[in-house]
Amino acid sequence: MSIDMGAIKAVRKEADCLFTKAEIDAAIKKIATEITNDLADKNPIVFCVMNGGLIFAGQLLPLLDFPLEISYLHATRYKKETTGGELFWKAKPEVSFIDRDIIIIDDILDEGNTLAAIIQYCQHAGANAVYTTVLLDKEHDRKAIPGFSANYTGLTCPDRFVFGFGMDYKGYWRNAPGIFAVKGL
Ligand SMILES: O=P(O)(O)OC[C@H]1O[C@H](OP(=O)(O)OP(=O)(O)O)[C@H](O)[C@@H]1O
Ligand SMILES: Nc1nc2[nH]cnc2c(=O)[nH]1
Repeated sequence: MSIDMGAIKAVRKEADCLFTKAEIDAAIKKIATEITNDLADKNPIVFCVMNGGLIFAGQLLPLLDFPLEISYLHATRYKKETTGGELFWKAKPEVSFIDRDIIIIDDILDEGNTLAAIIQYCQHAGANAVYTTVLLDKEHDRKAIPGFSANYTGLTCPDRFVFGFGMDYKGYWRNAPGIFAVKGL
């Protein structure tokens, strides 16, 4: 399938900026302070949820100046679409969870199916405790579990399809230096 790069560029040009890089940086600093206050003595394993969590994790982790281990997992529900489907594990974690405290880093909590499934996976694998942090929580009443939220949330956004700072539009614009909403979505 050929990609219409003109359309991809137009999406970036026409998008509404919801959060600037400065606003995102401030939100990440706040999360880092909260996590440090709460979890610095827990010797956690910190998992980046690929691909979306990559940029947030890359900015958050150097602000967590305490002993921790880093790993990743890859679960996807959206592939290159703008609506979610079945959760598909592209890479399950290979480290032992037994009696460990786990921190999951992801970019966005939308309906919450992805994060809920990851938490359940960690608990079944023997984790002592599972903590979650997301850069963005989308406001709507379609959460998989009513009232579900991450332990540490950076920003909340309206019910629109967003990209940038790790989040993609059809596989593109994860690198966009802010959080943007697609025009009309
Ligand atoms: O709360 P939910 O409705 O479950 O959606 C949130 C998930 O959707 C995105 O992942 P996606 O499946 O697009 O994979 P990606 O990280 O590779 O973009 C995002 O990174 C979250 O993991
Ligand atoms: N890129 C992106 N991924 C998502 N996954 C769930 N919601 C979204 C969204 O609004 N944007």
